[in-house]
Amino acid sequence: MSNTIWSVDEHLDDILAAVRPLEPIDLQLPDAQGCVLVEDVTVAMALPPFDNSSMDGYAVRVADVAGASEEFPAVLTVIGDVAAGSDALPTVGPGQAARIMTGAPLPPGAEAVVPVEWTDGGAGQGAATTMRPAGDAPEGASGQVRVHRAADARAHVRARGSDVQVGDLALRAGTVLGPPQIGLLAAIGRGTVKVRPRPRVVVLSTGSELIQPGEELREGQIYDSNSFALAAAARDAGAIAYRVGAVTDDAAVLRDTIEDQLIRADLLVTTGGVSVGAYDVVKEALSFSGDQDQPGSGVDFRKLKMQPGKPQGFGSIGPDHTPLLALPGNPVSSYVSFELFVRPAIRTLMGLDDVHRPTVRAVLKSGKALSSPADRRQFLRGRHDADAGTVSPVGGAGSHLIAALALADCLIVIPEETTSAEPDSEVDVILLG
Ligand SMILES: Nc1nc2c(c(=O)[nH]1)N[C@H]1C(S)=C(S)[C@@H](COP(=O)(O)OP(=O)(O)OC[C@H]3O[C@@H](n4cnc5c(N)ncnc54)[C@H](O)[C@@H]3O)O[C@H]1N2
Ligand code: MOO
Repeated sequence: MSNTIWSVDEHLDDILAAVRPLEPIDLQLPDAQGCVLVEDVTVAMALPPFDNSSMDGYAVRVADVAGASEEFPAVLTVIGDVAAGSDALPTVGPGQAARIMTGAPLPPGAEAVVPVEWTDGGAGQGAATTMRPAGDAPEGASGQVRVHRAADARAHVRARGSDVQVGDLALRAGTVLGPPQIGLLAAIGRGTVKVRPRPRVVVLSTGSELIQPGEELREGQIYDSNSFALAAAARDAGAIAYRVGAVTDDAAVLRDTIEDQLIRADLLVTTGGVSVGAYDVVKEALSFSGDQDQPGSGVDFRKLKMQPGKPQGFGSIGPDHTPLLALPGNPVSSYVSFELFVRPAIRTLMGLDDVHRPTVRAVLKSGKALSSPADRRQFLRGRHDADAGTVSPVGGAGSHLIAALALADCLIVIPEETTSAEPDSEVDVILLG
């Protein structure tokens, strides 16, 4: 690690300059959720594909129901049922009606649909409120129906192409596929789409003191929480996350483990082992991992003007130059580092435009001034009140305070030049969503 101290922005710029969006692939629709579309999708079929009824009722000819009223109903002969999905359609002639269901194709000859509530439903009594089920009352598909109201041409008919027409642009390249977009693709019959895939992110924690939750702790041991938090954060950012449980503080074991993981990684994230201790093996294992013939490969370890999160590593590893971010081990440091550096990297790999968390200004509500180290950008945990436009600190600045982090919904940013943030002053707040 050199003695140069880098700014948060320089480090982030270096990361984002090195990370490229993943190559697009064809994915099945359910797997494409949250991904960025890389093709313009044009519509190969009209929606709706055919004229169809928007109501359960009777398909009629306009002239047959002209002037109809409850007192003087139009009496029509029911020639059959048209259910959604029907393909053999009866032709509706003068004086005839076909019973029709919502979504069913408008049969030839018919010009409008009258809802069942405008008729006697074929029962010969007053206005119907519902159709009788075809199974219980098959006679409903025949006999007579009394229509109590007139209908204009095309009433309750959803026209072919009234949603989209053949050749229309359904979705533009660059669209992020959320549920409605997935729905549209399915509606126009697309089973697969070309998108940038979710990055596969392997999260490794390091430290001989770490035990998996659920197991028994011995003296001096703690539970590995970082790999769980970071894998969850990676998933939350849009990645497919693989969590590798704690690797012991042995540089050779760590190198082997990382090399084994390369096969399934678009991005590697380690936590712990990056400071100046005698057992800080990530640095030891990765500092000299660059291929001499490959410019830009290898992992660079730096100190940043940042608290928490001062020691950081970034570079690439393996034959495919897989990007690797080495985060510090303190739980809050690793999480804050993830938010600032790994999340934007994941979102860049996904090809998203918007890679950063939203930042807002808020008035600091605190019983006392908050002290912050000189020449460090400090990220304190806070709770943001959007209605009041205020933010309050949660817990102290210590990078081991996991419980306070779990209560926070934002990070309060105290700039490098500020050593004391006064109550009621305005601060930047990163919303964690
Ligand atoms: N002499 C110095 N000591 C330290 C410096 C320094 O500049 N000079 N920097 C401090 C800062 S700042 C940080 S941050 C930490 C970073 O240390 P490492 O990245 O080497 O992390 P470790 O030493 O492995 O662990 C630190 C701390 O976090 C706990 N930890 C680690 N991994 C996990 C995990 N997966 N789950 C839960 N907790 C974890 C670990 O037990 C330690 O308590 O270095 C400072 N020291
Ligand atoms: O700068 Mo280290 O990340 O607290 O605590």
